[in-house]
Formats: sequence, C-alpha cells, structure tokens
Amino acid sequence: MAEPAPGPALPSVEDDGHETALVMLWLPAFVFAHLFAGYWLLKAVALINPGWVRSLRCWRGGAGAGKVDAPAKSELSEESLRRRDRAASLDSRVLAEIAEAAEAEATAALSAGGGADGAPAGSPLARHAAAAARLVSSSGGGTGPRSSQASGRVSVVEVMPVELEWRRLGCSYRTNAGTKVVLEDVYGSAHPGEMQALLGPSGAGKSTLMDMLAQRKSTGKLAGELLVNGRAADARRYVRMTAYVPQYDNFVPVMTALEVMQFYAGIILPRGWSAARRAARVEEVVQEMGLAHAKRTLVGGVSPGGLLLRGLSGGERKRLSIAAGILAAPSVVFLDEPTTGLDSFAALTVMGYLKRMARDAGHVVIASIHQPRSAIWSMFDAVSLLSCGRLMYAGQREGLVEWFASLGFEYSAALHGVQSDWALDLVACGSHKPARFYGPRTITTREQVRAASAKFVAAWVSARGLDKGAGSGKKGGGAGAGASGSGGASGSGRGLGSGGGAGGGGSGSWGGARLVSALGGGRRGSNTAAAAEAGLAGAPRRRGGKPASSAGGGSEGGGDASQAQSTWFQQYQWILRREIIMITRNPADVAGRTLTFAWVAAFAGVFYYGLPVSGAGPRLRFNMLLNIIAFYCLVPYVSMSLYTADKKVYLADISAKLFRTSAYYLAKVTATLPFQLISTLCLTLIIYGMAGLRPEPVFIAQSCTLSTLMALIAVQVMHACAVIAPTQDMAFMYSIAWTTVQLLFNNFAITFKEIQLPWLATVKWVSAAYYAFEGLSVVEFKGFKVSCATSGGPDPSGLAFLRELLPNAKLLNNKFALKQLERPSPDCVLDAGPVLEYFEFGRSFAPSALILFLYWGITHVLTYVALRVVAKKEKR
Ligand SMILES: Nc1ncnc2c1ncn2[C@@H]1O[C@H](COP(=O)(O)OP(=O)(O)OP(=O)(O)O)[C@@H](O)[C@H]1O
Repeated sequence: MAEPAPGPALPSVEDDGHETALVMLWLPAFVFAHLFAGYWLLKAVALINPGWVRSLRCWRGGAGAGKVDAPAKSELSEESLRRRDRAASLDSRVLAEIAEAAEAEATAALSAGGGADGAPAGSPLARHAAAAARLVSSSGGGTGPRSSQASGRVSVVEVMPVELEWRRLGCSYRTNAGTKVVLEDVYGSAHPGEMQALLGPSGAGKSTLMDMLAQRKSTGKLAGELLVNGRAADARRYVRMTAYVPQYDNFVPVMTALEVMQFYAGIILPRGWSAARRAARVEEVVQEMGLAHAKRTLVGGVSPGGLLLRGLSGGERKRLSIAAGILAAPSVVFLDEPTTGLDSFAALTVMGYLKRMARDAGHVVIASIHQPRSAIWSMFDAVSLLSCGRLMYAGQREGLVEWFASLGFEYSAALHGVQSDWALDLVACGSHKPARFYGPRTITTREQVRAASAKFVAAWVSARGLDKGAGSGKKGGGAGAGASGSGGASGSGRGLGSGGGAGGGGSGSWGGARLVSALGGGRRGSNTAAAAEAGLAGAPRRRGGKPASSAGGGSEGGGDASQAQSTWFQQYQWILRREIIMITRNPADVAGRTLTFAWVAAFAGVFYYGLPVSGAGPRLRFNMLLNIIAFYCLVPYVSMSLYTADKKVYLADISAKLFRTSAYYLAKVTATLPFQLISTLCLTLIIYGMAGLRPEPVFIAQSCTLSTLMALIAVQVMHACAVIAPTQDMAFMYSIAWTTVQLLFNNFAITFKEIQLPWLATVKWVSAAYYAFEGLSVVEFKGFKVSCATSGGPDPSGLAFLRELLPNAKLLNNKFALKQLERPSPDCVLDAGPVLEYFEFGRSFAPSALILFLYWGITHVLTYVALRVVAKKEKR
C-alpha cells in the first residue's frame, strides 16, 4: 500500500491553524451544549420548585426585598402542611357548605327528629346523612335533573340527557379450568341527573359491568343489550357521549392542571369552537370542580426518569380526572372507584362534586365503589348490587333495605351500621358469618346468592313487562320487588320499574324521542348552533338553545359522527404542545440527554485527542469512528424509561379514543427531532474536533450527516423496542439484540470475508453500523494522505511508520521492501485509500447517507405500525 507520491500539504496536528480550526469546532459545541441544557434545566427547576426562584429573587434583592408571602416549606410542620393542603383542596364555596353542614349535624344530634336511612335520630349515621345532604345542596332540593341555569350559573354548554337501560348482561371467559362466568343476567337502568353506585364484594363483577356499560370491553364472551333512550346503542357514538374516568389517571406529571385541561379541550371539544369558547369551557369546568386555586399547580407524581414531583393532592388530582372527563359535557360519566386512595375527607369532597355535577347538569354518573362511608352512601340516588357476578339489587338507594326485608334479611342500624356495609356483608358468600355480627339471617352460600338474585331479576323483569315480550314500554313508577315504595318516596317518581320504556323505541321513555332526534342531527336551527357544529351524539350544546325537535325526523344513525372530533391538524397541534412540555420540563430528557452526550463526547475526545497524521493515524481513526458509532448505539439506552413511559401515556389516550395515532406520531417526531439533532450534533462536533479528523468543511458536514443518521436510527430502534416489547425489561433485551448486531457486523474487528459461516455474513445488511462505518471511513480516508515521515521518535524512517500502521504485517520481514522504505524522502506521502480497499469500503457519501436515511425511515414505519398494533391489542 505504500505509494510514495508528491501530494498536497499535509494536515498536521502540530500545525497551529489546523489545531485552532478543530478547537473552534469542539469548544463552541461543548459550551453550547451546556448553555442549551442549562437553559432547559433552569426552566424545569423553576417550574418544579418555585421556592428556589423566590429565594433567588430574595437574595438578589437583599434581605426583605423579595417579600415571601407563605412560609418556606421547610419552616412548616408536617401537620400545618397537611392542613394547608387540605384547605387548598377545597374552594371557599365547599368550605362554607361543610361548615354549614357541620352546624346542621350538631342541631340534628340535639333534635328528636327522625334520622336518614332509618337510622336513629342523633346517631352518627343520621348526622352524616344530614351533612352529606347539606354538602350537595347548593340550590334547593330535589333529585331530578336540573340545569346549571337553575342554580344561577350560565353554562357554555348543556348536557344532552340520556336514559340508559341494560338487559341480560353477561360475560364469561374461557380458562384452563373451563368456562368462567363472571357476570350473568344483569339488568339495570340509569337516568339523567342520577348518581348510581355499583356495589359488590371484591370480584363481584363491578369493573366488568362498568366496562360493558361503557362499551369499552373487548375481552371475554359478552352477552346482553344496552339501550340508549330505548334504542340499541351505536358503539361509536355511544363512546363519544360517555366519559370514562379510570381509577388511576395517566396525566403528564410536568404539566399544570390548566395545561392538562387545555390539552383535553383542544382535543375533545368540537372542531369549530373558537379559542375563546374553549377557554371559557375550561374555566367553567375548573370552577365547577373547585380547581381554580390549583390551575397553575403541576399535576406532580413520578416523572419518567424517576424524579418525584410535588403537585396536586390526591383529591385535586381525582377532580382533575373528572374535570377532563366532563369537558365535552358527556351524558354519562363512568368512574372506576373514584375514592380509592383518597382520605375520607377528600373522598367526601370528590363525591360531593360528582353529586352536584350530576344533579345540576343532568349527567348520569355511575361509579363503582368500595365501602362508601355513610355520608357518601347517602349521596347516591340509585345502586346496583352484585355478588359473584349476579345481580342482587338494582334501583333506588332507599329501596335496598325494603327489598332485602321482603326476602327476610332485616337491617338493623345498631348492629350493621351503614346500609352499604350491611348490604356488602349480606351478599358476600363463602365464609362463616357469626350471628352476633351479621344478624340471625344472612347469605352464606353461592346457592343462596343465586336464589336471591333470581328473585330480584324475576321481579325486575316482571315490573318492566319484559317477561311479556319487548316493546310494552311500561312507563312511570312501575312497582315490583319492594322497591317501588322507595322510588316514590324519593320524590323523583323513579321506582324500580320506572324510566326508559323497555324496548319501546323511545315511545314510552323519558325524553327519548327528543334526544334520539337531537342525536341524529335533526333540524339544525341557529339556536342549536353548538350541537350542529358538533354534529355528534352527546355533543355540548350551547346554553339557551332549544332542543332539536323530533320533527327533524333524524334517527340515531343519521348524524355525521366524525365531525365531533377535532381535526387531524388540531390533534397534531395539541399533542405537539404537550410533547414539547413533556420533554423540555423533564430534566431527565432534553437537558439530561444533551449533557450526557456532551460529556460522553468530551471523555472520548480526551481519549483520542489530536490523533496523529502518521502511520498510526488510520488505525486509530478507524478505531475512533467505530467507537463513535458504538456510542450512538449505546447512549439512547439512558432514555429507555422515557420511551416506555411514553407508551403508557399513548395507550391510555388511544384507548380513550382521544386522537389518531398518525397525529400523535407525527407530533412526537416533530417535537423530539430538533432536540435529538442538537444533542447528536454536539456529540459529533466535540469528538470530531477533539480527535482532529479532517478539518475541511465538506468532510465535517458529511461526517455530521452520517453520524446524525446513525444516532437517529439508534434512538428510533430503542423507541420501536419500547413499543413492541410488553415490558421495559423485554425492551432492553430486544435493543441489546440489535446493538449486538451493530457491534459485531461492522467489518472492522472481523471483516465479513473472514466470517467462517458465509450465510452469517448476510446479517450485515441489517447492520446500520456497517453502512455508517463504511460511509464515515470513506469520508475520512478517501484521498487522505498520510506522511511517511511524521512518526517522529527515535526511528523517523518509513519503517517506523509501517510498524505503526501494520504491526503484524509480514512485509516487515521482507528484506527487499525494507530496503526500499528505509530512507523515504522528506516529501513522501502515502495514500490511505488502499486501507479502504482492504475493508472493501467503496460506497461514497451520498449512497451511504441515502441507505441510512431509508433505514431510519423503516424504523419509523416499524414504530408507527407497532403503535397501531399495540393500541388494537389493548384490551380490557
Ligand atoms: N380475563 C379474565 N379471565 C378470567 N377471569 C377474569 C378475567 N378478568 C376478570 N376476571 C374475573 O372476573 C371476576 C370479576 O372481576 P371484576 O374485576 O369485574 O370484579 P370487581 O368486582 O371489579 O372486583 P374488585 O372490586 O376487586 O376490583 C373476578 O373473579 C376476576 O377474577
């Protein structure tokens, strides 16, 4: 390969100009990386820990200059912190009501009047019931649906009232032990303005029932029918007229409560709404849910990367979930155990808000709940009680005791305490129940559960005329099964058999014809502008608009449901905004990654600092180029937790059908790409400059392009693995498999022609490292001249040069060659090109860059397809 030839002036590390140019490459990149990361880090810290900023201002302004209103966190005792949080979790209106309720409690305790729920006057139960009643009565009594206008507020939207009825619901799974029936023959109904509890012992089937009612269940063998205003529910529309508030939310910890609401408003409110109207609706719901004081507070929690952020209290967070759920004024709101994880006071507050929301705006609220305390229990209008997948009772809350009394199971307030506790104890089977705790008669076996359930179902079916065939549409306070009296007693006129006409196509149902017409998009007069804009089932309707008349003749199937969603571009914009917030406010993301890249590059740069342009040059340069590629393959591992956290957020959103995957994916790429480019470029420039690779701008640009593409591929592969793999550990395994291929199949440590099994060499085609290494090597070595005489040291001859370049070469034993090379002339240069020939590297920059670009594109397609597949597989 030695080919003495006259050539251009050689670059040399000793050359001042060259060295300066390279320093000018890496030093600014290093400084920029720190300024850039520092900027985002400070912004994140200022948001996460405003106390620091306040202290900084104080310090800058001198003692006393920056008056701090609240005592610093450290100055507060645990108890005062707790009290402060508790006070902050309630708006003044609720506090006033609670104070009033407490006063009423005291009065009730002294008075001789009758207690609620049949509890003795003055008992804790009666006092709690009174307190709860006061808590939710902001504007007079009554349990029927009422508009928020009635309570003196003018709302931006109005809820479309919806009547639900479900019949013969069943669910079973195939298991190794045979078919497991988890729900059988479950009936029920729910009415506008009603808050209904799904109650039952653990494993009774509450979640299964709620998932079925919310039409979000896709596993198991499902049976039965769900009627919306007397008609079979259209799944697509139904999902849009309902909201499902899961037990655990999936909010981004670094977003404020207001930003969360704005995001949901941007996505789920109708596309035609102006920004001002959206903002008004957000403000309205924030006020409704008592979150006004917490608008600028971070949601908080554990951010991806493990940082624990202080934010909203448990109760506020739950209310934020509910607020996000009701933004689009859904007709039905399902809540999976809304009080789980809350202390009893926060639980009472949340349920108080829900109750008021149902009653004032006319939502149907259905919540599964475990052991509600008495005050919460008394807020429910209706209850469905399950045991072992069987329906034990469904109807007005007040009718529960009466129904079980008719079966011979007596309730005693003194012995059993809260009715809900008694009911749960009564229907729980499979264990011994001593009479001194449970009373003389109780249910202990599955057979007894089945018998009691069969009696209730028979009573329900008969009360609704379902046993005489569908379509009879029994209307009004249908009696039956001992619950009728309580239905009447509630003043709502809804007993066990009341409400929606059974299969009557709306003819006998409450408001059914009117609603069906409105859903179908009937007549779109100017006074129903919002509904027309939305054009969807259950879309928010402008307050004051008359309901669309049935004369419009529309049917439930006639509307253009797709108009209900925000446009693809709106979704893109809002997701983009959220993504930028997510990555810039998470110190482990943009700032952390940029700093990691900069320091990895600096460390490697010190290691390879000022590579010689002598015989050892090519070997060391190859080595360094391969190491750069290895860094690119390894560094994205630090972000694996971010990718898996992203997947969780995506799955939660997509299962709620919030947006399209394509909008999400493009927004994500748009948000992350600039930051990825910046950190990668910093890494490349720092290492390139410190090592002293070819200083000409064209080579720098080409090297940066190839390196960046390689880095983007590595990042994208990690992302794809995080999406494809079911767990983070598996994601690591998949990524390691890919990285291993990159590290082995690059043609350097072992060339492809040296691989003993020829078929194995074909793996090189999937090695991005191979394409990148070839491209970078060609850029570095093609036309690169190495001085024969620059090796220095005690032996400045070409022999020393050769020994550096080819330490194991047999050539060095050849006397003839040695003689020729012993005394190279001072202007002797060697072309490094033949080194490329040895590795069979010939592909020039452009095709290498193109291949890497396509590779990158394929990884994106793979990630996108994987996202769609996992979304489909997300079953409940
Ligand atoms: N995929 C499944 N395969 C088999 N059984 C299942 C499956 N999903 C749920 N189950 C069973 O269905 C029954 C009802 O479960 P579900 O979660 O609805 O009860 P739950 O009343 O909500 O219980 P909890 O109050 O403990 O959450 C349980 O016995 C559960 O083990």
